[in-house]
Amino acid sequence: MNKNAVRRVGKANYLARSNHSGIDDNNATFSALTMQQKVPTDLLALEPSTSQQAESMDYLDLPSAVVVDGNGVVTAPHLQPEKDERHATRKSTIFAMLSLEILMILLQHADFLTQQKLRKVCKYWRAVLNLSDLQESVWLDSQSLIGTHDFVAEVYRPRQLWSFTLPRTLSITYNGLFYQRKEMDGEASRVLRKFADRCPNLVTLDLRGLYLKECIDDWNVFFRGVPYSLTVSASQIVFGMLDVPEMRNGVAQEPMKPHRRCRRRTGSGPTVDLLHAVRQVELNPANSVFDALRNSVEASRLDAVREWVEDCATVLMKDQRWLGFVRAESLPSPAIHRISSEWGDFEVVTEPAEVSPQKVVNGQDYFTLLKFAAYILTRGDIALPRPTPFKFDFETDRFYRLMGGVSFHADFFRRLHRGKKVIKMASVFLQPVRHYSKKAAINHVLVIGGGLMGSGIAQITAAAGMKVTLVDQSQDVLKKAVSGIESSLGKVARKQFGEDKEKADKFVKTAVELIQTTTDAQQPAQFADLIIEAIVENLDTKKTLFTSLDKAASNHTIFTSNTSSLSITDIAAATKRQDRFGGLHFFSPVPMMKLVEVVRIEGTSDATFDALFDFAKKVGKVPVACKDTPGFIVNRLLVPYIMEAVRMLERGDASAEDIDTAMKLGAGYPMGPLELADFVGLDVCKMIIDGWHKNDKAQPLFFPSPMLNKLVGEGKLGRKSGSGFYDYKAQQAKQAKSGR
Ligand SMILES: C[C@H](O)CC(=O)SCCNC(=O)CCNC(=O)[C@H](O)C(C)(C)COP(=O)(O)OP(=O)(O)OC[C@H]1O[C@@H](n2cnc3c(N)ncnc32)[C@H](O)[C@@H]1OP(=O)(O)O
Ligand SMILES: NC(=O)c1ccc[n+]([C@@H]2O[C@H](COP(=O)([O-])OP(=O)(O)OC[C@H]3O[C@@H](n4cnc5c(N)ncnc54)[C@H](O)[C@@H]3O)[C@@H](O)[C@H]2O)c1
Repeated sequence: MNKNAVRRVGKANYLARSNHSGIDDNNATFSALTMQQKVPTDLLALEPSTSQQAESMDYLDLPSAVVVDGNGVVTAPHLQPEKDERHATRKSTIFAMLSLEILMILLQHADFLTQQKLRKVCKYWRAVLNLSDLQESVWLDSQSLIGTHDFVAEVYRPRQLWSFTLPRTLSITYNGLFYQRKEMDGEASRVLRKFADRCPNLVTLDLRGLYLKECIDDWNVFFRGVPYSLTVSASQIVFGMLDVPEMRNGVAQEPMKPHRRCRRRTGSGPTVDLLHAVRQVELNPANSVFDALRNSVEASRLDAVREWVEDCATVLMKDQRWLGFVRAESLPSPAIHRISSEWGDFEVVTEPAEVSPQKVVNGQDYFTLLKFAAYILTRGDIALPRPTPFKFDFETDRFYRLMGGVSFHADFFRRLHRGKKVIKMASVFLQPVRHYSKKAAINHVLVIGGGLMGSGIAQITAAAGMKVTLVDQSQDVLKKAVSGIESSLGKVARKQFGEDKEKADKFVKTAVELIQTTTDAQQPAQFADLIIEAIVENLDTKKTLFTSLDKAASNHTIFTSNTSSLSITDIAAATKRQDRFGGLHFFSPVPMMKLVEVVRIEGTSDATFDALFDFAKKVGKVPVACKDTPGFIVNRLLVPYIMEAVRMLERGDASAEDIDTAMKLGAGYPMGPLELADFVGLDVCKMIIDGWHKNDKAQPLFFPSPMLNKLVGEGKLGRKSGSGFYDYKAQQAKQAKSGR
């Protein structure tokens, strides 16, 4: 078990994905794992399709992502999330590939399936869907059907569409793996098309596998005006299999631009990754490789494509190698021979490979292509635009990068082992995806400030099963915080488990064990997925803290402040991660108050906002969305109300007790305003009102109160200091004595 590998996931940048080809399954997994250790990744997606493979995943403790396809369901049953607690506890880390089986289930009434099969698949997918929030993004991949032809044969029957919420982003890969099984290919293709037609948020459509006339005819209509990234293979064009007038005309008349909604690529098998890289040069129209590529698409004939290949080969002079182009198993044999005789220099697999659809004709080629991509990307004269956002900015970005940008083949991992130089190149190649940030899987939370709020936030986070590092300036504060958390958890446990002491103790122990404390925020910041700041309510102090955290923390880490009254925008200005910054405003006492205000600033990305919303739910709270306005929702109403009560007391209109009793009994509040002020902390109240007054001097609701100022000046901060509007010393002494 390699803990190191797991830790590194936190610092990661990109996706490593193992290939699930039937051949070399285990090698692929091992290579992926090794790869991950050498070059940390954002997401290690393993696609175990055999039990052995699934077992080998134990080496990683658990990869950051498990992609289980239809085969996995059948052949690696112990990977099923409901059977594997490890997966269940890492719910948010699981990224799943939606196989065509589930597509069928979603799209059609599945009454033709045997009940047993249906139950199995449904159960599995329901678990996966629950775990991974797949409404967010889905990758449909017909490869999942390999080896399950009988099953598929049952599935492919026209049925009514199921109604379900369409995923926010959708990527469809059609790899045509039925090898000339006309009936199935045709049917599968039609179903996919129906699905694509209905999905307004289609991101990528990969139809490299279409080689049957019937299927192609189905899609040709569809090609006109495609608003998403379309991937077809060069060989499909070369052999005149696809009629893609839009593609030719579009490219000829209007060269691809980085900000164009419609992305069209052409390529075959692994070359698609290369072409993604080549697309990066489109800002420089003089680039010969790009021109050649364009020509090849325009001409759509063998010669032009060959020209392009030659051009690539020229670039790769040192290697003296041709680029492999064709995935033998998805081409009819005569086609393979034709390409082989024309271009030579790659192995030909004459027999369709039944179970290794991703096997590249010549394994070397993929590596060559990646090297070429690295070369292109390292050329100084080429700007590297970030992948074009569509309307659905983040999701698209994400998918584009995941699928188009960095989808590794196991061969690549294997070759990476050979030397550092190569790893360096790979990193270069991956540079454009460095800012990629997925909807964050939050497993490790850094809470800064171990006072009233910070300790409460640490408590509920650990109780929800996440790892917490709690930071404060002194060990004494931290010790006090942990003992407070322990006793508070004890109350929760008693409430939850009643007489069952064993379970209650286990609950407390498990949560407490998830909490680590330290006085150094920098080190744990490297591994945190989320940082929640709950230190003193002072803008400069918060900014200083965030500036240093910004340098220490991993790229993907989301920053939040629990500030009561300061502007999140102002705090975030201290960092370079506006898109991964937001407010998480908890209420005191944190374990009991159900609300969290999730505050977004202008730069907050949807992904960050969604992740924060999810996090709030995960810790058992009800999130509400709020703009970055002074006091957000609650405090904008509550603090003026508290201040009015203080002013009432100042004027001598009523006693503190009477004001509180009146508001409890007359307005139904659980605490009166002055009790509440003591509870929140008079220093906190003062800081809030002073800050607002400074920014809006004319607003009478924000006028400071001499009485409040005096109390704070005397160190009477409310409950935490033992006195405020009321005296708590006697009560606290009594509680301490009784051990409560
Ligand atoms: C200024 C900032 O920016 C924003 C703010 O935070 S503003 C402040 C917001 N907070 C408020 O307004 C608090 C108002 N006060 C209240 O709601 C209530 O008085 C209170 C929830 C604090 C206490 O309620 P009260 O009924 O007196 O306490 P108590 O009977 O001890 O416990 C209530 C429940 O919480 C549970 N509980 C007690 N301690 C607990 C703990 N540490 N953790 C979890 N649950 C706990 C109890 O078991 C009980 O549960 P039950 O009702 O299911 O039996
Ligand atoms: N008290 C409330 O009811 C309440 C409610 C919601 C939000 N808030 C906000 O939460 C934040 C914390 O409030 P609190 O009531 O928990 O305050 P608190 O005084 O109880 O705790 C603050 C803690 O932060 C620590 N600290 C200060 N500077 C630090 C630094 N640079 N690094 C590490 N630790 C540091 C202090 O030692 C202290 O233990 C404030 O921004 C406050 O406005 C408070």
